[in-house]
Amino acid sequence: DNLEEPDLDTHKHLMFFTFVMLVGDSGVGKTCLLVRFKDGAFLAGSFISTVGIDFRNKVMTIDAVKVKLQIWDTAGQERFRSVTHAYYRDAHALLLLYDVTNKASFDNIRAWLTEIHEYAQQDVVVMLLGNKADVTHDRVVKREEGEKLAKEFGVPFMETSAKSGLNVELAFTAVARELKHRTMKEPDEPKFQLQEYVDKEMRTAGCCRS
Ligand SMILES: Nc1nc2c(ncn2[C@@H]2O[C@H](COP(=O)(O)OP(=O)(O)OP(=O)(O)O)[C@@H](O)[C@H]2O)c(=O)[nH]1
Repeated sequence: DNLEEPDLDTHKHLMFFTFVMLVGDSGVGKTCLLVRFKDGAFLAGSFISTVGIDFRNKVMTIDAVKVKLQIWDTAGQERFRSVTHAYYRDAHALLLLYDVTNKASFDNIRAWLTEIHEYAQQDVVVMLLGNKADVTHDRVVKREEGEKLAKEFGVPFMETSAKSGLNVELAFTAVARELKHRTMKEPDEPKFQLQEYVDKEMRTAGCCRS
């Protein structure tokens, strides 16, 4: 008897281990985004910069399949760059953040994408996130600018807020879905379209926005 054979009818015994890495300039909100996703809370108070790298686990269930995300929160500060470089190679997905109230963090996205290209696996899933979307009057980067940059590089894009929780769960779910599809795609199943998925989910959530 073949006891090693996985139960392909239900998939319920399977669990995928995936590595997701958060990258972007110091202060864009990587730690806050992760804490919001993991604990459902906003880390208020003074800003404590990440030293080197930190990680947290979360298990999500996607279409009855358990996907375990190990999420690496990297330090945005330049002096830790060599530490984070070592982790790129093993990452399955990267959430690349900028801060909509900080133009420099947006302008640096090109440099981050170059770095990703240099150090990460070729088929890594990359998603661009414009964080701190809850801030209104200090905003300096328009949503359209984020969209345009993401289109130029062919990566999906969304605005998020670790403070209000906007799209935080969706960002991680979308990435987990993409990784699950890649591993378990049925032969006749169409390719998962990450941007289409998030656009549809956002339309459903905000029923009355255009
Ligand atoms: N208004 C608002 N503030 C945020 C949001 N996310 C983070 N912040 C604030 O931004 C500051 C930096 O957040 P962190 O999550 O520590 O930033 P980081 O990207 O992890 O920074 P490094 O560890 O240095 O790379 C903190 O003061 C947070 O309170 C958000 O969505 N909205």
